[in-house]
Amino acid sequence: QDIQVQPSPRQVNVTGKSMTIPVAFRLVGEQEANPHAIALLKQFLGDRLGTEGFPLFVGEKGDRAVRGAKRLIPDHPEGYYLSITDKAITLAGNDERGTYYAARTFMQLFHEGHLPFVGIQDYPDVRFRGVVEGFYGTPWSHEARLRQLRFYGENKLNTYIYGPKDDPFHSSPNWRKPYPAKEAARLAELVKVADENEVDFVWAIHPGLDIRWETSDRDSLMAKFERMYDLGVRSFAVFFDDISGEGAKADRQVELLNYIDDHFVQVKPDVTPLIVCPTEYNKGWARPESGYLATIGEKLNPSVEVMWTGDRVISEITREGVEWIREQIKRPAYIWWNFPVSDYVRDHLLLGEVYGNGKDIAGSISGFVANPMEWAEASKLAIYCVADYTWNMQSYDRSRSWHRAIRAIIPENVEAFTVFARHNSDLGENVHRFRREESVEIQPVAERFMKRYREGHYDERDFLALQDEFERVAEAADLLLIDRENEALIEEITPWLHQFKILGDAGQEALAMIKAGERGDRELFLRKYNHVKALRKRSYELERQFNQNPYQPGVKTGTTVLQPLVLDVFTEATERFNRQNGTDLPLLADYSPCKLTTNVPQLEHLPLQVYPSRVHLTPLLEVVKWPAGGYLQLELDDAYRIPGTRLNFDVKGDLSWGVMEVSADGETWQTVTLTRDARGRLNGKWEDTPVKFVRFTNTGEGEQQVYLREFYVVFSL
Ligand SMILES: CC(=O)N[C@@H]1[C@@H](O)[C@H](O)C(CO)=C[C@H]1N
Repeated sequence: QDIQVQPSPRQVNVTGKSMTIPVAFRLVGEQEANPHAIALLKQFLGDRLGTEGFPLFVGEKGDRAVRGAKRLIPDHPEGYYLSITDKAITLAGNDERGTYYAARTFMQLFHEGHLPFVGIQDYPDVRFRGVVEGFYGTPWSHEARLRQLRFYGENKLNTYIYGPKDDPFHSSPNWRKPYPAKEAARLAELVKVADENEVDFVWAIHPGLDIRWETSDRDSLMAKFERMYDLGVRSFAVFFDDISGEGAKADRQVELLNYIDDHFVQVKPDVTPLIVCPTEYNKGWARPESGYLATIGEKLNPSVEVMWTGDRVISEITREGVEWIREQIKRPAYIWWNFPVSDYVRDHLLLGEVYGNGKDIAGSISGFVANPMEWAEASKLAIYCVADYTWNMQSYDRSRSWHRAIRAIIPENVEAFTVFARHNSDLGENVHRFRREESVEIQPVAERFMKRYREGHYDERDFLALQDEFERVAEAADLLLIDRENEALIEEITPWLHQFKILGDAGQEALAMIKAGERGDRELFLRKYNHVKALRKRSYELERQFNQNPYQPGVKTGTTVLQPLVLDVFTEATERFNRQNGTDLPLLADYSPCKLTTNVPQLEHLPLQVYPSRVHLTPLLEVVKWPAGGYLQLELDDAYRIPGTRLNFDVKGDLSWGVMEVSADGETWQTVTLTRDARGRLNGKWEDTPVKFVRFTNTGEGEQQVYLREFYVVFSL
């Protein structure tokens, strides 16, 4: 049978034969082999283990138990040789982690009471593989992290970087302070569980927001690392991302990093290479004239790993891109891949396939860690695929990996979760313009159907296919809502499941409007029409109830194909009904009374959060470089008074370089007086005359670096 091992092994020789699983196994090599591998095998084999029984040889290259296999063990870090014959089983690692991985593979070969006779030689493409918990938003819970570490052990991921932006002891203001006892104990437990699963627990610090380049802060950072070392941490990182001002200076950063390397990492016997996330962490921000990357390349100790998110903040990783950065930093880059992170599209779940990264980059990078969603269990889909991709790039198959991931995560509801994940994978419009495929199978049917429906002659088979899909959507939502097998996952996605159920129902009812209209059954049409409007209203209410946050509040599902299809069908069917019956049934309100125009590059595609009397700009997580003369302008759909407007750039200095103005015609402008409140936010209003335009301009001489924390306008007739 075809050997199903995750991640896909490099070299597998099967004889086609197998044996029934021995009733007893005799472990040979226990004294010398990696104790975590032994513990894993003991736990897995349980009472099958005894002093008699089928021989199971376990050990690292050079251990007596596996000396016969010496030549067969791949000479690569974390490599292993595994063989099962009718005489014996051998699990031989090139190093301790390799033995552990051999045990993990062995456990996956048990299949329906049989063990296949097989010879496997395997090792990973990428040295450091795993996850960086590096997102903005609610950090993962302790339990979620424990589950993650065990998941990494199962999937041969060897790195977890702890760096949640909103942990005040990782970043400001408390990066200098030790963790309180309770958090410290939890971190110590995470380190222990990470060890058991052969995962390096990397503790990251994010000091750049307020670091002072003096020995006092250097000593504070060293002291904090010592405290983390006492908790068991043996891997460390320093993040300088998303900062501006003093903290962003390359030569200062390099001086500090080399000091840490020389006086901490290199002097302690068991600490892995230091990792840094630079301030210029993507090509879109790299400015050769700044000399930032050149400084890193030339002056940073070669033993320090340098992270990189690719050509842009959120981007696919290409061979060309990693070769470019390798030139700049004079070492292979350690990739920080910003997927499936969703902290800039918080109302979406990103459950789609992992694709778009080159399969030819293994030789040019030293590491590849994925930045996940704040939804830990839901992130496992992508993490599973990243494990497959980084272990064996050439054989990576995006669809096969994705389907296996679903089977691994929710084996009792594979079909339902597959339907759900298919329609919850794109991000929608977002400031980074990063998009993913969604509803791929049904999209051509939906497009063809709408086109022909509008032309007056759709194909009944398309109609039935769409109806079937919406039924599956509704069924999947209900099946998953009562799933008890992976409760942590269902708890995370429940708001989206409710939204998904509404979508399934609304799709079926909108299609039913078409049939009722064709049959001239006014009463039935009106029933279906009212039902869809009621479902729409329930959807809005759900948006206001769940997942409230200051960035992208609410719960979006099927936004790229299915939601637009429901709206299109409803609109077309209602317009026909109105024409045939001389009625004036209203359509669904789906307007956007506001338009953003700007010449600030980073704000060009900023989505707006539009409410009946307010419009919010989506806050940006990154530093915004606001050039002199840069402006941001909102154009309302009508002339309104402005009872309130607020902006918060989170800058320490005053805002004398900026001015806020309003206009009725876009020609003549009046300045709005802004007053700073206790929290540094600038508030204004304009109630004298109705206006259509509101804009903010950098009228100063130079570029300003700000955070777009908040910018909204309240308007009223
Ligand atoms: C290096 C890096 O990607 N830093 C941050 C990251 O923390 C954040 O999650 C995201 C994703 O929104 C992007 C960056 N601003």
